[in-house]
Amino acid sequence: MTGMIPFRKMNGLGNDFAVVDARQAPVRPAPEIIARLADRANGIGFDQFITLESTRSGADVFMRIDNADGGEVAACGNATRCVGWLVMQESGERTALIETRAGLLGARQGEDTFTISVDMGEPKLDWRDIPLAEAFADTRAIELQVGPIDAPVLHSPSVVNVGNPHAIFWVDDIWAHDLERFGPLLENHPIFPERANISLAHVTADDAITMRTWERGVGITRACGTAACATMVCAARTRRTGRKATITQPGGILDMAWDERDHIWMTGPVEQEFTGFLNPETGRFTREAQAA
Ligand SMILES: N[C@@H](CCC[C@H](N)C(=O)O)C(=O)O
Repeated sequence: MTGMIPFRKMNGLGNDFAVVDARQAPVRPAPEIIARLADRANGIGFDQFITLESTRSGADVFMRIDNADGGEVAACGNATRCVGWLVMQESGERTALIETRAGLLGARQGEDTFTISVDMGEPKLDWRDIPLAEAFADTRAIELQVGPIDAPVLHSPSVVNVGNPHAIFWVDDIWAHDLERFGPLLENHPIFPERANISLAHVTADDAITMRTWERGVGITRACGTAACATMVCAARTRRTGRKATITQPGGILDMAWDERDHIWMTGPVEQEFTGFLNPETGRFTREAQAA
C-alpha cells in the first residue's frame, strides 16, 4: 500500500502538469486515478500527469506522459521544458537530456533560468508515421473537411507527427470556429487511427503565427508545445512562413525554429505553481505551499 507522495504543479504557457518523482520507488496511478486528479473542479487540475523515472539510456531522466483522460502518450513539448528545468535545478548544469517514448530530447537554459529551449527532434511526414488510416502522397494538405461538402468551414489540414499526431487547419481567424465542437469530432475521426491533436492556425506574417489547440485526451488547452512544433513544420512546408516563427497561443508565445538538420527547436517559459502530496492509489491529495 503506497502512502502520500510529493508532487509539484508546474506549467508551460498555462499548459499545466502534476509532476511526480518515481526514480527511487515506482509510481503508476491507474488511468481513472489520473483522470480524477486532473479534474479542475475536484482534483488538482492539470492537462498532463508527468512521472520522472530512472533510465539506463544515458539520459538524465525518463519522462512518462499521461493525458488528463489517463491515456499514456509519447510527447509533450511544454512538459519537456518543465522537466528540463527541473533536471537543471538538480544538477546545476545548463543542459539536460530527457528520454521520452518519442526519443531523446536535449534541453538547454535560455536567456534566463525560467526560459528553456528544447530540441524536439525530427518531424515525421509520411502518412504511415502520422499515422493516417489511408494513403496520402502529400501530407501538406489532406482531404478532410468539416461542414457542407461544397462550402466546408474547415478543410485540407496539414498533418505531421512530432512524437504525437497533429492536424493543422489554416484559418483567417482562430476564434471564428467552434473548436470545442469540432475538436472532439476531428480528434476521433476515423482517418486518425491513434486519434490526433487538432489546431487552428492563422499565419499573420512570414515569421508569426497565432493558433489554438484541441488536445487529444485533454480538450482545449492554453498552449500545446508539440502543436507549435507541428505548426512550424507545416507552415514552412507549405511556404506560408520561413523556418523560424513566433507562435502565439492563448497562454503565451513560443519561439520556434525548424533547423537545417531537420530538428525542431522550441523556446519558452516554465513556471512552478505549488507543491503538495497525493496518494497514487486513491487519488487523495493535499496542497502544500506556493512555490518560490
Ligand atoms: N501538452 C502537450 C501535448 C500533450 C500530449 C497530447 N495531448 C497528445 O495526446 O498527443 C504539449 O505541450 O506538447
